[in-house]
Amino acid sequence: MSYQTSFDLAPAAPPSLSTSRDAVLLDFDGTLVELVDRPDSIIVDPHLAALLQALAVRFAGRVALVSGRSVAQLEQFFGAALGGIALVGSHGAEVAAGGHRLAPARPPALEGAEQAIRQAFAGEEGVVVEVKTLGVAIHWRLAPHAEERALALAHDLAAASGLAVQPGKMMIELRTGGHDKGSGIAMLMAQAPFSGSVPVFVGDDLTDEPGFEAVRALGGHGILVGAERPTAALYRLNDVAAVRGWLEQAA
Ligand SMILES: O=P(O)(O)OC[C@H]1O[C@H](O[C@H]2O[C@H](CO)[C@@H](O)[C@H](O)[C@H]2O)[C@H](O)[C@@H](O)[C@@H]1O
Repeated sequence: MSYQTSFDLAPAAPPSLSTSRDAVLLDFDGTLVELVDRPDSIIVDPHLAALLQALAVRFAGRVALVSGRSVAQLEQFFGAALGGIALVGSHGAEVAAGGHRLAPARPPALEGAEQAIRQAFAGEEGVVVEVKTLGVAIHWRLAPHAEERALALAHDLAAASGLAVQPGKMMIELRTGGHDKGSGIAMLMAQAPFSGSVPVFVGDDLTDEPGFEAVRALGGHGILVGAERPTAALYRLNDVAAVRGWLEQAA
């Protein structure tokens, strides 16, 4: 992929957001909230909820979460705090914005994949199976020794089922194919109130790279969260605290 070159490191701090020009697109895990041991242990603190609400007002509704989580998971974590925030979920497959909802059907192959994963890791402490609307993920953050087997199993199941493989941080997911965060962002940016604005996307993970490429193609830029690495993002922030501080300047 084009971003995987040693010339594309993203060292610079990002410029300030423009409330009249920009759309603010935000990844969730590792960008707005710290990574934790279990996927269901995330807590959306009141400061984050208030920050997003303030941004939604300041940017006249041009604020979105763009996540590998499903829309249902995001709604569960945030509750009422998502009012006025658009959602791109399931790595770009789902879009919930302006009262419209794109929600593809769950492929039956995911049931078989989940069963095979549960069987393979039955009784193994620390391996977490996350069942999502359009995917099923194996997490080994609490069981690092399981990484190799999890990767091999996911690739075998993908080859047998036609599901796509999505690598992540200490996890791998089997998911629906034919979409990514870039295609989800392109769909979102085609509709009001996002169309005509300049997309700025902040994210930390491999699933965010197609999003960084998409915003570049749309005249905007990406901001990588974390240590320097080859990326399609033009700028970088160190961690979740730096992201929140930078967003607060615009809220
Ligand atoms: O696109 P995102 O919003 O960043 O979601 C990417 C994946 O995030 C979650 O996994 C990651 O966060 C977990 C909780 O901190 C952590 O335990 C795990 O190791 C990380 O990979 C989520 O569970 C996945 O479904 C998302 O696809």
